[in-house]
Amino acid sequence: KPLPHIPHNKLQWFVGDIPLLARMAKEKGSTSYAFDDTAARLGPVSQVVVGLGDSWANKILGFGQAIVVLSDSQEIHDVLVNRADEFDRSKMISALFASTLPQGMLALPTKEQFKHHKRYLGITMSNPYLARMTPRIVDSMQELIDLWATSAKRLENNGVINALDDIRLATIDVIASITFGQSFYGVKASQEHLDANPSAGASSRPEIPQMAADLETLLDTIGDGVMFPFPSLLPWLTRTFNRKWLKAITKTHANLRRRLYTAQADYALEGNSERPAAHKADNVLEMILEREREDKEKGLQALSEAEVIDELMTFALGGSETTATTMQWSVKILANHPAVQRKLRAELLAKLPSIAVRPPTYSEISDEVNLPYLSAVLYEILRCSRTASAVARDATRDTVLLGYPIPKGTQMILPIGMVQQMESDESKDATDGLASVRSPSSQRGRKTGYWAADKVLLFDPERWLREDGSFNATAGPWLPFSAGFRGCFGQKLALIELRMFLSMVQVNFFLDALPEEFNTWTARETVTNHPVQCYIRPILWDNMEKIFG
Ligand code: HEM
Repeated sequence: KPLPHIPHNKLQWFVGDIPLLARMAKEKGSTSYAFDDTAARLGPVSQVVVGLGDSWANKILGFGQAIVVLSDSQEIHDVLVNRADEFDRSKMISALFASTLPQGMLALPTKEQFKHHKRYLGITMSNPYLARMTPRIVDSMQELIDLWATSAKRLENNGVINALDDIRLATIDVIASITFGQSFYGVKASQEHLDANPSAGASSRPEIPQMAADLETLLDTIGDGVMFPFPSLLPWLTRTFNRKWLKAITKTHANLRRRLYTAQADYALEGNSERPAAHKADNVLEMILEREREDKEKGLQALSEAEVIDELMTFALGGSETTATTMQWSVKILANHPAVQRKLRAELLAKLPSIAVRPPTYSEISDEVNLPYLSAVLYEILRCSRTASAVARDATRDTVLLGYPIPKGTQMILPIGMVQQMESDESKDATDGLASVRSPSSQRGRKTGYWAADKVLLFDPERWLREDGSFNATAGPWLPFSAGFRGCFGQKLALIELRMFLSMVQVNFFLDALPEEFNTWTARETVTNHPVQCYIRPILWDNMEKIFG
């Protein structure tokens, strides 16, 4: 049974839209396309009915639900930013993360505990803190560049390097370095492996470090739960029956606890007198310990050990896979756009000449005014790569969306990947026509322009540039990090990592076109929507000039 008044597909008895979800999973690698497909046909507010939907039988059996899809970017922004009290983080999302990090931000509803954690950790996304972390990002990126330079020398004619794990390990190294003050040295291990085996091929790598394999198991388990029909049972089912997950979480917890106890012991040994204030701490763990001391002195409540462990886990899981997925898409996309690579490199060398001799600093790399094309390329990669295809919210009370009644408890999907990739000026008249049914806060106006319909599906960084060449961040809908109080906590860190990655890769290498069989676009959606293949053919620019003149 669908929710009354809201457009829906022709439903199949007992299972509703499950066949559509299954077809999209099979054909496109993700059930999330069922929401995009429904929205594209039925308009800005529609619904996907899973199982028994909104029926009384479902209230007894608990098999399925009617999920409302909101696909108008202006209203999505309004729901996320201005109507957060009416639409909270979905219980389904909390259930996905509840077994692995029950007291981490990703799983917590927007109540006092969540706000306390966000205040506690907020310093880690401040400009001074990110500036101090930038050399750590640079170190890991440099290790990746060195690894690819060594591998490139071993490339045979038409040979390729499998970059999937290299990129994943680099992002895990970065996040470990920022969180604990020490990298996992996953990329360095690969370099040592190549150095020790001069006859090994360009893609030859040692076994993935155990910590990285365990993190992957945890992420896969979270991803496998998406669209599970009984989300509230997920944490219990995972803890009781998933042996692989149990092993991975036990080992990861032991590792995090060991790092926590070592940091606590070092901290106690060093004494308190000379300690830096929390905002000057050298890594997230040290910052937490420093905050703890300050809060205890003020008689405020510190985080418990379980809460600290879960937030360290939040950084490790939330901060690595998302960024790695975006980097993987970026090298694939750039290899298919040689002119973009040349223009990006030219901008970097002209506007940041020091980049030829040393990596950029935080203020240099984050300067959107000085580096408009880098910003445009990055925004366009994030627009096209659909790293997070959708976010979910639950209505906390009976309310109205674009004139449609939404009962309390309804789950809503906001397909951010689809709207930023597809909403064009063709829908402008229809969008303008919604003015009278928009919420009072939304009626204050649209925050972005529209994409031109004939180019909306293309990869085209120029769309982000004004006529005078300056960067325009509001040229069209763009929501890869979601928005509002529950939007991505790590957005600033992710953007710095990505800007550094793109710059360092592009200044060092030209990413050559790939043979067809290594240039496929199949994706698989777990927690993020990641490419199944990620190969590269990096050519050092010096060699490029020798080869192509
Ligand atoms: C390209 C990289 C990234 C993308 C595309 C991305 C995207 C997202 C999205 C779409 C959400 C959901 C927000 C919502 O429900 O409205 C989210 C949440 C979150 N992200 Fe990211 N993210 C990225 C990198 C990071 C990094 C580096 C961290 C580092 C700590 C991070 C930490 C988090 C956390 C803690 C949340 C939960 C926030 C909350 O519950 O309020 N993310 N991210």
